[in-house]
Amino acid sequence: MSESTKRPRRSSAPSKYEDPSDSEDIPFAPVEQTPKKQKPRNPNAAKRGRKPKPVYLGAELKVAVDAVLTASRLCQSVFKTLVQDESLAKDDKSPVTVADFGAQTVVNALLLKHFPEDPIVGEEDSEALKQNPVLSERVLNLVNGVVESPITVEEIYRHIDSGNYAGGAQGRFWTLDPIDGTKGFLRGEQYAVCLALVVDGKVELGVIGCPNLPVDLDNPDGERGSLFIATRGHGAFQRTFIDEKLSKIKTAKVKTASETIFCESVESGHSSQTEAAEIAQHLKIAAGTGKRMDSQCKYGVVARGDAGIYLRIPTSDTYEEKIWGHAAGMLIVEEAGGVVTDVEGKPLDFGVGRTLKNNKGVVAATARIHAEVLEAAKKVLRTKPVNGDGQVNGGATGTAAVAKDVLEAAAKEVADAVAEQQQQQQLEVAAMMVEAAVGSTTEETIVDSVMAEPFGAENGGQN
Ligand SMILES: Nc1ncnc2c1ncn2[C@@H]1O[C@H](COP(=O)(O)O)[C@@H](OP(=O)(O)O)[C@H]1O
Ligand SMILES: [Mg+2]
Repeated sequence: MSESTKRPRRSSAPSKYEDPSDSEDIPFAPVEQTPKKQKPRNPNAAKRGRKPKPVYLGAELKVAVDAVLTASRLCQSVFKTLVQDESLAKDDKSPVTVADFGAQTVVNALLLKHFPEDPIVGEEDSEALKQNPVLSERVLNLVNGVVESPITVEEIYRHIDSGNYAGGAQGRFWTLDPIDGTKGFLRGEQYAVCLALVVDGKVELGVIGCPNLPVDLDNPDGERGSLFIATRGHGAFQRTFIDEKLSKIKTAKVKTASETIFCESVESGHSSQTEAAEIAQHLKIAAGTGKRMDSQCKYGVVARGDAGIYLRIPTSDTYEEKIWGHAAGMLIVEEAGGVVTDVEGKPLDFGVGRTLKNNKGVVAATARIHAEVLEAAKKVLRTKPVNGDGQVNGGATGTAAVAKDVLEAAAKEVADAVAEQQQQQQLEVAAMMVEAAVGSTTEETIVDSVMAEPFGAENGGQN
């Protein structure tokens, strides 16, 4: 890529693994830009045998892209055959599926192979999986379907648990969300495989694979599978899952927030939709134009200008965002010309451990309108001071707003649980009927046959 002089150069901590010969085959250059006038090349330069400049973090980039694409494809294949009971509930009640475990295994295995000294801060651990031999076997088959040489179930646990690094401000480490937006994945909607490299507390490289995100949002029925890539100081790019050609991306060209739309979480328990609507109203953004979308796909759509703003408004004073949920996305938006802070205007701090404990929520926007958006967010949230019960925004309107979000989230959880229970009852009845008719059968056989088709396909489904 062109070595722009305006952008900051590489971080002070150089890559130990940078290998120009390795990285030369990465076509990391904007290929769809309008060609700029260039000085005629000195024909003698090639004769003098000048080597092309090495791509910044070229070796890391190559491995990261490969890892994210492999994991994304594994998730796609799981979705097509996911059967009931292939997800578990974590301690915080959030779901984790065989695809989360499989994706973390393949990414960590690739990172350990190429960069054995780099620690990893990954979302999942193997504790719950170890208690479930059936799911372990499924993850084993999935992983062995995509890796070069077969591995054992013990190695799977070891690879998953290599993501247990504590993070911090010194040295370099990777951070991985094997599936960001697991709820979106289960619904057949948006989710993302997100990988970033952090050096001395700063994000230097980010790659996000969004298997269900249309390459062009204006053509929602067109090709799906968008990959976003950025390295610090070298711009942000998009490519498809199939075509390696990179297109440089830029945030929306808008002068005021009223000219654009915002995006937010589908889950009202993850971000206050009520307060985001109030902020949008302050900004004179047309009501009802907000895009709800799971995962760091939101950073991708802001980076490529489909939306001008991403709002993540805390619903609780105690929740700490995870570094793997924002590192790659933040860099991609910044490199595309955006600004990312928390709701108080502080930069996101990736050097304090596994969580963003110094930050609250996220405000990401095109650079030109970020200050305006932040001002509106502060105005709305200032009227809702923090109270002592762990909930933010406990002012007169704030209590009602947050209570509404929390109630909505709780109602959704109950509806999901009821649907799951109904399905289980139907399966039991079906099993009894089949047993009566043909002698004997097992519930699993019914589950397998019922769930062989991708559920959620009516929602847009998977490629
Ligand atoms: N109370 C809460 N507030 C904010 N984020 C939350 C949350 N509970 C869970 N999350 C995070 O929200 C992520 C999904 O974000 P989004 O709503 O934008 O799709 C989850 O990632 P996982 O799906 O990796 O668990 C999880 O990390
Ligand atoms: Mg996740």
